[in-house]
Amino acid sequence: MYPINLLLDNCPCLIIGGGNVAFQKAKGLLAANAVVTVLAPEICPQLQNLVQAGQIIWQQRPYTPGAEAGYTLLLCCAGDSTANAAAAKAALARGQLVNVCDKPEESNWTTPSVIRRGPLLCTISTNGQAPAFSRWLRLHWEEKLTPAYGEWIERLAAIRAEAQSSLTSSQARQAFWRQALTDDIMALVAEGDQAAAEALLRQKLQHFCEEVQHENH
Ligand SMILES: C[C@@]1(CC(=O)O)C2=NC(=C\c3[nH]c(c(CCC(=O)O)c3CC(=O)O)Cc3[nH]c(c(CC(=O)O)c3CCC(=O)O)/C=C3\N/C(=C\2)[C@@H](CCC(=O)O)[C@]3(C)CC(=O)O)/[C@H]1CCC(=O)O
Ligand SMILES: NC(=O)c1ccc[n+]([C@@H]2O[C@H](COP(=O)([O-])OP(=O)(O)OC[C@H]3O[C@@H](n4cnc5c(N)ncnc54)[C@H](O)[C@@H]3O)[C@@H](O)[C@H]2O)c1
Repeated sequence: MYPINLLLDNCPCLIIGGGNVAFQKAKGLLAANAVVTVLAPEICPQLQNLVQAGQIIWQQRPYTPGAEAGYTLLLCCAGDSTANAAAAKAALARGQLVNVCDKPEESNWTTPSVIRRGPLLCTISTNGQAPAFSRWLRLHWEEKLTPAYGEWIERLAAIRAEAQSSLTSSQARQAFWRQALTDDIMALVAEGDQAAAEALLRQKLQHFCEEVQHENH
């Protein structure tokens, strides 16, 4: 396995099958801003709600060869394993990204457990061997990863942009961040005082820049 973060904004993605497994996969793809089409003769009530809300497209028919053409990514979760296998084989031959929900060996990617906090994305996988443990680890880490991290990342990105203009070498920027982002700052974030954490970090940046300037003279 090799982890990558796919940027699927506006990419056409096809889910074959319309049961509960398909619904879980549709939610994950919508969270990544993909354009989701479900291909199945029947779909579950939760998917019907998404169709009515205009969030997904439904092609009301069984899989036929060629239906996979034009999609960036394919998820095969039909109740019919022959249809799943045929779609996967055809899509792999076209070089598409393919997952068969109960056949990792027929896929070129698998679905991890996911935790999102704004731009933060944490994923857990067991190479298909123990999904129940992926779920347990997700629940375990969800408690530790406070929702505040989403906003904190936005604040860090702004300070990072400032550090990029005030510290000219990448070595200096790396040295700054490695000594600046410390447990005391993260404790303030955990306590809910992001403003104090940000102020402390800015103070450290200012001192660091002064030291660098001093060394250069
Ligand atoms: C992470 C998660 C995300 C998601 O589903 O989106 C996910 N499975 C989850 C839960 C879960 N799945 C199953 C159980 C019952 C316990 C058990 O049977 O073991 C539980 C636990 C529960 O639900 O409590 C049954 C199951 N799962 C697979 C098979 C087929 C097989 O193993 O062959 C069967 C047997 C079906 C049957 O018996 O009919 C296969 C896969 N499941 C994967 C992902 C991929 C590998 C992930 C990894 O590497 O860990 C892969 C390969 C599919 C893929 O790549 O899409 C989600 C946790 C979400 C969360 O965080 O809460
Ligand atoms: N990955 C996992 O975590 C996991 C967990 C449980 C089950 N599964 C497997 O995933 C599959 C789907 O599970 P489910 O609970 O969503 O099933 P389900 O029975 O609720 O839904 C099956 C769906 O497939 C559609 N379908 C049937 N034949 C089709 C065809 N030829 N073309 C297109 N669509 C077709 C049906 O209309 C229905 O919408 C099953 O094979 C199941 O064994 C995987």
